[in-house]
Amino acid sequence: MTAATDAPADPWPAPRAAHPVDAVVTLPGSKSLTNRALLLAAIADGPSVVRRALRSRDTTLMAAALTALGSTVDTAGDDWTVTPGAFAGDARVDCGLAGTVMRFVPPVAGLSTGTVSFDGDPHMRKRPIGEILGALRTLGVEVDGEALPFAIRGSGSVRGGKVVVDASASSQFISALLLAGARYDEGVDVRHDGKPVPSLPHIDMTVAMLREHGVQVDDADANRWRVPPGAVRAVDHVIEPDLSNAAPFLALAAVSGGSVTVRDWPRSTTQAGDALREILATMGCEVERVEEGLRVTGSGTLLGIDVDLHDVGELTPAVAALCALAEAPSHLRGIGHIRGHETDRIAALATELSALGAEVTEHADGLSIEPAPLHGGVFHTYADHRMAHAAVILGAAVDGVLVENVATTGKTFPDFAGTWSGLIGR
Ligand SMILES: O=C(O)C1=C[C@@H](OP(=O)(O)O)[C@@H](O)[C@H](O)C1
Ligand SMILES: C=C(OP(=O)(O)O)C(=O)O
Repeated sequence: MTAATDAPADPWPAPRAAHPVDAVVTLPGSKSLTNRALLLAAIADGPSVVRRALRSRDTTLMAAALTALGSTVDTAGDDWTVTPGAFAGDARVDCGLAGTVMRFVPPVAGLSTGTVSFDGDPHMRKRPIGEILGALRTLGVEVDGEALPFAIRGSGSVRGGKVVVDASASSQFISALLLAGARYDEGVDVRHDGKPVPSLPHIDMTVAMLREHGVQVDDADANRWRVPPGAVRAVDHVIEPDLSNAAPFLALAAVSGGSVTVRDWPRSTTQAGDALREILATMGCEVERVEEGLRVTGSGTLLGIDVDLHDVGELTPAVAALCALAEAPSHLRGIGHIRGHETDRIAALATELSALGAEVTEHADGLSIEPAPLHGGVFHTYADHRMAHAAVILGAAVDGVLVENVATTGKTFPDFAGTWSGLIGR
């Protein structure tokens, strides 16, 4: 296995699974759970511990942002201790390419007494944020700018109250306002007005975690969420494995005709990645809960799939790679919003899958993929961790796939390339 300190080659020859892969894997923690837990800990009424925190680019950026605001985040071990501190003084926040940092931190930065400046990677400046900045202005926060880079001029408190947002581009707009809302003088009353909100499981995750912190959330009406003002109780969290990052590993069982078990798959979860159970079963895999976790066994045949991924758009790159290897046509629908993810994922997948021989039709809000013989070549990843996941799945099944910038997987998975090679046994 590659040592964690060795940088993988670029482009990286994706290991080919010459035989069925039979493995049990332990995955790092969930990005979405870790970054919510860190943020809630930083605005809570006392210190708390985030156990089995994910250590990756997105989560260390969140820890750095909260530290810059005034919290103390001890990231030394696997369990991270967060001690809230007064949000005071000017600060700079690097969002990298982390949607959770760019969307979740500004609403709490409004509670600071300083000016908090935000910037990030070149592509981050293109990801949608205007709705949150507009909402914050409505709620009484002074904001400079309309997109990254922007600054929040905190006054030490936020009035809060009613606000209408169009969250059709990202569920994170809603989550962001809810996470901070209890700390606003009037709480928040957020209404969505627009095309359907994507990634609803992620809003459910936000609501569930807020309730664990003793925050009341009224989500009884569709497209409306109300959080009254109140304390955020300090609570320790144990972070579940990242089920979205399970996608390439479970896909490996499907493409190699082997069997892969992901350890500690939760019995119940708000993670969107749990939908992989149904998706992979529909594509012909055997999916079963076993004592160690979740086991997926490939049948040697991959069926095509017609599926709406609106709720679980982040699974698209891995699913699209499987579709390119399937024996019948597939249609992936309801995912126009993923054009605003780490890259325009619909365009990127259409380009890169086609470059390897796939028959792909790009739609405004989806992809159609027909069976076609694939060949090797360089798969560009556009600094998108999940494009790299798509590339390695293809590379497991097709000779000569080279993954450009596989290190981009570090956004949510430390040493992904080493773990992947170790599993295939190169
Ligand atoms: O709140 C979260 O943790 C996330 C919400 C989703 O974002 P979108 O609603 O923008 O798709 C998801 O795709 C992203 O990976 C993580
Ligand atoms: C969309 C994603 O990330 P982000 O949290 O940066 O929006 C993702 O991880 O697929």
